[in-house]
Amino acid sequence: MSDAARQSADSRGGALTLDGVTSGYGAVSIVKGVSLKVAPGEIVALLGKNGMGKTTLLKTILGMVGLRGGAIAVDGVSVAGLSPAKLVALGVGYAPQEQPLFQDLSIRDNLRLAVSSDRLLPAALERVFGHFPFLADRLAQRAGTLSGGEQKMLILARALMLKPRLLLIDEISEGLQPSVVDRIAAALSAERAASGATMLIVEQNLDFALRVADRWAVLKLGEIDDEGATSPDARERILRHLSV
Ligand SMILES: Nc1ncnc2c1ncn2[C@@H]1O[C@H](COP(=O)(O)OP(=O)(O)OP(=O)(O)O)[C@@H](O)[C@H]1O
Repeated sequence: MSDAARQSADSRGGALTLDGVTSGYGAVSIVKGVSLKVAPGEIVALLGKNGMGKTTLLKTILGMVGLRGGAIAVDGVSVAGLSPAKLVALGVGYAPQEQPLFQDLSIRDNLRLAVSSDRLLPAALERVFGHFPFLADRLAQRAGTLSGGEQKMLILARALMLKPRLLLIDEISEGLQPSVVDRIAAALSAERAASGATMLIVEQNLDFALRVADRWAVLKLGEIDDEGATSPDARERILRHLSV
């Protein structure tokens, strides 16, 4: 394979395959036999009411919650038991829901933590400034002094620093005003168009999910209750699941 071909193959999205995934905490299983495929370059929204196991499923893919049964593969390679460094090497990125920023560090230092060497920093910063230009003007500002919406954009920017081939995003739109949700939706669509990244996005905001995703799945009590394409009839069908 030529260098150019390899570079283009490397920049394509990774395929995520979940096969009968079961996981949980202590004596309790939370995720119960979930099977789901996300094709290279596809964006799938994982929906569901509070406490149904969406975050637990993402954390299981990342190895932060132990796999109790089933299999998880990225591009056919099992990720069970892989270290965070190996996951990063496979191109897996993560934008977590809970307190993921170092509040006392500057924007620059929060972003710098995403790269293994300062040599990679300028190009990675340029990439994310393309999505969120305000970050370029505020590099010295402490992350903790950013607004809620700006912090969410910084979280996503940090996950995008390494040009992930598979991006897992946990409720990025939570608590945000519509204009910020629009900016984040635009950034995800632009990233996918530019790099072909695959994305699994956990969401409560149905409008955002349907705008960004190609397909959706509803998780109910740890199982996939329904799934489909983001076709015009999807909204009503999903709302029926979320209201009962
Ligand atoms: N570390 C933990 N120890 C024990 N139980 C946990 C732990 N983390 C989550 N749980 C429980 O697992 C269940 C599923 O939680 P999870 O965060 O995966 O749901 P979710 O669908 O992402 O919900 P939300 O939309 O509210 O974020 C909940 O009952 C939660 O209390």
